[in-house]
Amino acid sequence: MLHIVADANIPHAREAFSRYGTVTALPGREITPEALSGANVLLVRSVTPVSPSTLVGTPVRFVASATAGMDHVAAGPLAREGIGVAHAPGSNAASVVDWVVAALLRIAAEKHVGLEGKTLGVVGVGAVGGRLADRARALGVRVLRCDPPRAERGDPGPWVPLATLLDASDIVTVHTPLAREAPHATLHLLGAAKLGAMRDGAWLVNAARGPVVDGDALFRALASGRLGATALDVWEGEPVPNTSLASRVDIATPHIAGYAFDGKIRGTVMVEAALREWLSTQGHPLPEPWDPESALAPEAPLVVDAPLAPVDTPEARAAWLDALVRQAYDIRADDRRFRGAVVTMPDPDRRAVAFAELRRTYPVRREWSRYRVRGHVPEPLVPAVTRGLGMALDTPGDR
Ligand SMILES: NC(=O)c1ccc[n+]([C@@H]2O[C@H](COP(=O)([O-])OP(=O)(O)OC[C@H]3O[C@@H](n4cnc5c(N)ncnc54)[C@H](O)[C@@H]3O)[C@@H](O)[C@H]2O)c1
Ligand SMILES: O=C(O)[C@H](O)[C@H](O)COP(=O)(O)O
Repeated sequence: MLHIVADANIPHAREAFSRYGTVTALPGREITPEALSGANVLLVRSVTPVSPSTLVGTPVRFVASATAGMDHVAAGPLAREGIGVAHAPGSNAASVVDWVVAALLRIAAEKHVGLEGKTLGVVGVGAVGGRLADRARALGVRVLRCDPPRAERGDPGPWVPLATLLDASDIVTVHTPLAREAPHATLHLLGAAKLGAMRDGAWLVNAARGPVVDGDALFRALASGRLGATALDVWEGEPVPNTSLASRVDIATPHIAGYAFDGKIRGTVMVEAALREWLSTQGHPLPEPWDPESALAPEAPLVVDAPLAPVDTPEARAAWLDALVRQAYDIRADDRRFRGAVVTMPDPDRRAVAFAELRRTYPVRREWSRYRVRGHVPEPLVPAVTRGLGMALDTPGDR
């Protein structure tokens, strides 16, 4: 009989995994070596560091993280100890792209500017960055892509060096893993010099990992007024973000870019699939897999209404798209909750609790690809709505 310890923030973990053994759900930061004394399987999220030393003296033989990022799991050393390791690559990529597009449209609408014709520099072109590049092009944005590991592998370009991207981009967005070691270290990838190499007035987005951008250097760049706008979902020192930095950024959220419900459920499904694969190598009998459909079915059809507003200028079109997406996801509401509960909290311990609580109680948000747009979408905006936002249009018969 397996004993599975799972982060309580893995949705539907009990339903998905109790068919394989007993499940103990714990808050991620309470998964200590003592809590693992009887566990063979460990299912975590990003807040639980796992290495061979964490597992010394425990019977854990399989570790999976229901996340895209793996900087908290020492995958190589664990595998060398014969421990199965897995994660959920790409599970929440669509959710992060929705967050980035929501941030860009909100900033554009608040500044009364358009996005069309701007140059977006994407640093790290994997599951998130690749999708974002495609969707941004459909919004009329020019895209530059920087990904040295992919360029070195010979993946089809065009690729640009980071220096070129920083020099030529109106908006820079970071989607690399956090890697502390060469050959492609990303710790403080954007430090003072790189931030200084960005265009005056350029916008910066980080929904990857906090330490990929040097927070102190970013604070100084913002204080000097050099950058035009900043949107941050991730923070150095989580769960205790720097409040001085957070007060200066335009959009600030508590590491929830990947938290669309669909992406989190995909994480559960991918981890279950990995567990089944590992169990099959152990000759363990396999029950029927969990069916996520009933969890995923929305309570009511997911519909947004096409705004009745002019679309004759780039800024009007950005405002129109912003008014549309806010019906599905209001990024300002996440920003307000973060500022109200976390940024105003002077005591670091209570700030950490508030940060974790916002994440634990995150409201259900659905990926935009689940939405249908009701009403008339002006012809020039059809590619932006269908491919840029990923929403479906009403068929003419529905109108
Ligand atoms: N905020 C969130 O909720 C959230 C959600 C998902 C992922 N993430 C973070 O975003 C990261 C990216 O996610 P993903 O799913 O696209 O991962 P991915 O592995 O599919 O893509 C990462 C890409 O970055 C590239 N890369 C690595 N080092 C680089 C460097 N030095 N310069 C430029 N490119 C480099 C890789 O070659 C790869 O193509 C994850 O590792 C995770 O840390 C955050
Ligand atoms: O790497 C990821 O997948 C994301 O950063 C993920 O959304 C983090 O969420 P957490 O594991 O902290 O709940």
